[in-house]
Amino acid sequence: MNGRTILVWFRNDLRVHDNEILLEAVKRAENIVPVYCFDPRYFTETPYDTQKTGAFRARFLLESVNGLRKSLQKLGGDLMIKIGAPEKILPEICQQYSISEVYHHREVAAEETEISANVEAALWKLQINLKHFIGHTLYHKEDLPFPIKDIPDAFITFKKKIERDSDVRPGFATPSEVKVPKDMEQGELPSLSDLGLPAAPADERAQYSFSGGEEEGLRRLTAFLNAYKSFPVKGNKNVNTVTSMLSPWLSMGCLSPREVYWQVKGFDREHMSHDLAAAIVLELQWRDYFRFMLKKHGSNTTSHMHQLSDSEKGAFNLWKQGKTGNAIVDACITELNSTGYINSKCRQYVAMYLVKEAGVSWKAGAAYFEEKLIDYSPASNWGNWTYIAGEGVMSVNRPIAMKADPFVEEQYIQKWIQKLNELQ
Ligand SMILES: Cc1cc2nc3c(=O)[nH]c(=O)nc-3n(C[C@H](O)[C@H](O)[C@H](O)COP(=O)(O)OP(=O)(O)OC[C@H]3O[C@@H](n4cnc5c(N)ncnc54)[C@H](O)[C@@H]3O)c2cc1C
Repeated sequence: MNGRTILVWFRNDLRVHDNEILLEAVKRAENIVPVYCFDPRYFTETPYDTQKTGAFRARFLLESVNGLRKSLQKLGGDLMIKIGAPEKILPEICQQYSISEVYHHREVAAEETEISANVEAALWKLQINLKHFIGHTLYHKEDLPFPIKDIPDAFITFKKKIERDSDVRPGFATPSEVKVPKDMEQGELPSLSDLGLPAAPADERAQYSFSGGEEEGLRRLTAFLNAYKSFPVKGNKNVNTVTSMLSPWLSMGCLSPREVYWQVKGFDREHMSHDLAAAIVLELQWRDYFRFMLKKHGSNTTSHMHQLSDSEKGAFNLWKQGKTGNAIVDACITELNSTGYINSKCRQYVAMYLVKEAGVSWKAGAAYFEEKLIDYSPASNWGNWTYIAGEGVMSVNRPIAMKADPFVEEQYIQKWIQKLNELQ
């Protein structure tokens, strides 16, 4: 063998399936050093007095990193876990293990790209190359029928063109073996309190209990597909309300969008239908679209701080506590605060209320979602918020699914706030 050691820097790609950086490193090096860094900058406060990462997402992240470690251990390897800034830590590891190259997946949002630029500069001083791969989207950037700068701003045009002229690539194989240096330091998984966060207990009212990690994500995908075996989707108008609840695993990269795509396509082939795949693929295309739009237009619209006025601060505080007096908004926020998750319709309700009724900048709402949502991802969060606010280059004609069934809504309100109010 060539005696090379490659460092694989995991970020939001916490899986061994369909992971090009891992497979390529295993092919090209004798040993690899897989590393995950808990970067303290992600555990600080934002200018909107919110946390960058709240306890629910942090718990999901800890489970996902632990899951990755287990997946690598099953292949004979391991994961090195560190706490600190990657631009400081990665060069140290490179020197310690005589690393020849570092592989990572390119990110798109400002903070993430700034960190990788810093890592690249620090490695450059050691004459070590940071090799960039593309691996977060369903459609590979290079397969798009247009350069990023010419991507249509209207989603429908984007969708039509990619469906006509691009294909989704097959996923990458999982390596059969992962070899790490014999003396590789493991590092301990931190606890929530090490990250300065309180416990994140499960709420018995939650519609689903999310646990992080690749195995859990794949299990959820299988369970979702199995549920549709006994619920024929062909011609069923309820297919419009299909919701896989896969977003937390997709956001942290425990699941690859291609894996979801090929499994859903396979399901539809087997069950002679195309409806389930159409419903899920549409949403995965929205996910891609928001990411490509962020790449095209940069973070300018999203990154400028908005100074909240006193009245905005007051309204924002009531909204965050679920005390606006609007029952459905308060119920949704209570669910969000208690579980770290609300469905798409609830997100639309609370976002519309904050921006249109309470007159608060969408940026404060987006910052709160960043703290609370276990599936937070910058492009999807900011893309959806700017759409709702009707602001910025990413405002698009997405039909909002706001129609509610009054009975279902009443039950939901009962579940999340009525009982609480009665108790109080
Ligand atoms: C204000 C606001 C903020 C949001 N912030 C986020 C966020 O930070 N992270 C996030 O993943 N989603 C975000 N969404 C989008 C959406 O609400 C969630 O992706 C969705 O609720 C996930 O449910 P699901 O997994 O059942 O989706 P499904 O309907 O089963 O769709 C499959 C996958 O497609 C993606 N997807 C679905 N809807 C959207 C959408 N509107 N935009 C982008 N991707 C989508 C998700 O990865 C999802 O898991 C936000 C929506 C709103 C209105």
